[in-house]
Amino acid sequence: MSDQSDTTTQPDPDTVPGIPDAESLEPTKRTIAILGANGDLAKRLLIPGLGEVVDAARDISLQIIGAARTPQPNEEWRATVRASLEDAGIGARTVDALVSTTEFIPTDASDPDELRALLDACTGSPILYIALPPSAGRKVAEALAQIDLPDDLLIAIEKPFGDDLADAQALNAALAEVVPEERLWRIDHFLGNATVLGMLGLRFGNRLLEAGWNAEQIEKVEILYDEELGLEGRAAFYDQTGALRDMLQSHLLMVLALTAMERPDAVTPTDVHDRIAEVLGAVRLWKDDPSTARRARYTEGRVGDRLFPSYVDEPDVDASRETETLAQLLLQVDTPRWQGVPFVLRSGKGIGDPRREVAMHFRRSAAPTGLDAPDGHADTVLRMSLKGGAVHLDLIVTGADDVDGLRRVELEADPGAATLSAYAQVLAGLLQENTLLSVRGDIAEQCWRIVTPVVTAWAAGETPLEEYEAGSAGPTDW
Ligand SMILES: O=P(O)(O)OC[C@H]1O[C@@H](O)[C@H](O)[C@@H](O)[C@@H]1O
Repeated sequence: MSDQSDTTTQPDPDTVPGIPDAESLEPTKRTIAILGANGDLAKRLLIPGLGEVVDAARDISLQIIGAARTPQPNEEWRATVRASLEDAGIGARTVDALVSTTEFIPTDASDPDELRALLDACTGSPILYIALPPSAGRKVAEALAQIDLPDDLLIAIEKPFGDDLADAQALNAALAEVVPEERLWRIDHFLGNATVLGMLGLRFGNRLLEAGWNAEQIEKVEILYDEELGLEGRAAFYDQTGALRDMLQSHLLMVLALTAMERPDAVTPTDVHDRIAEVLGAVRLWKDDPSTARRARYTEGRVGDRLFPSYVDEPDVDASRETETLAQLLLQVDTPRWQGVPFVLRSGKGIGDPRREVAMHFRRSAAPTGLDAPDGHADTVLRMSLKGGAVHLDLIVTGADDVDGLRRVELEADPGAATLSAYAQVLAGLLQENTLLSVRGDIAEQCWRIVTPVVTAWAAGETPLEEYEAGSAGPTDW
């Protein structure tokens, strides 16, 4: 539990969440070479995210190089970069600057000589951005280990970090041969989510909340990220990944870490990562029982005005793989702060009216008889939206005209929209060489350790794969 008497070491609410301020980015000349540049991620998230950072920083000088095995004419690549930036609403000046300097270099990412040539083509301080499937990351690292690398090289790698715990350990070991940890960014864009970052300020900037942030006051914690989106043409990635690996093993465990960790002395990468590693090290399945984890996939249904086919009828899906589109974990956090408190993590695709929030359910107060809460739930719920960042506090009050009748009212605090998207926030950290928003290697391994018993049980068919209609709220009896 934190030492509340020591106000000198409290994080300064003005600097929390401690993210790199885009305005203050040093005007370093950098080149980011993207391996896997022909993928959906580069076009949809990475290039727009870089555009956002450059747009906001103005003084940053960035060159983007696209790289992939299949050759692509420069003109075609430039048109792709332009469309990707313009679709994201990036300012014309930034679009022109980035398009005028970008080029495409065909590269076999497992060939040391071709990687050498790619790095030689970088006109600025090089960043090698690995946006490839997990199995390819290790091959890149092994190829890089065979060549002399520039001292100022930074490496970024997209999640999932490996396919399982052993693979993540092997990937980390291979990357450690190439660059030290402080020059390596494991990208998880949920760390750039305003709510996740804002957790430090909300928790530790309010004594009221800090005092109640424990098992004595909290009955249950829910971390939910349901989406209306379905497969969206991503079968090649998603059908081999599923909701557990895609969303819970990575993103939602990071949200849990920020929610449950102890107070860092300062908002520095080392302090924050140490607290994250410590709390994740204490996370286990509820009663160590893999059957507390549940899985399901959607069947045909209507989400808003879109008609979804059953997941198994989506293009390129292999029905025999039993890929789940919704996963739920029930976890315990074995620290003195959280003894006995269940943490529910859940994410599903094709959900109607989706909930995306962290909900802290406070224990019921012992209201005098006759002052019962209006429903069977805990008296007070603090809900932190993971889309938009608003915080809601559901309070129980006495009705104005009815002094013994209780009712629920909602207080809302909305910090307003962040300038940078979550993805861009993480990329800003990379361009500024601040690892605060990177997933440290030991943390990535902890995340795999936590889900491994579930992965094993599901692979052995020990947990039924249930079904829910697309557009519904998902299974309701869990
Ligand atoms: O809502 P956001 O910020 O796009 O994040 C959710 C996405 O996060 C990605 O990492 C997952 O691969 C997607 O499946 C998911 O839809």
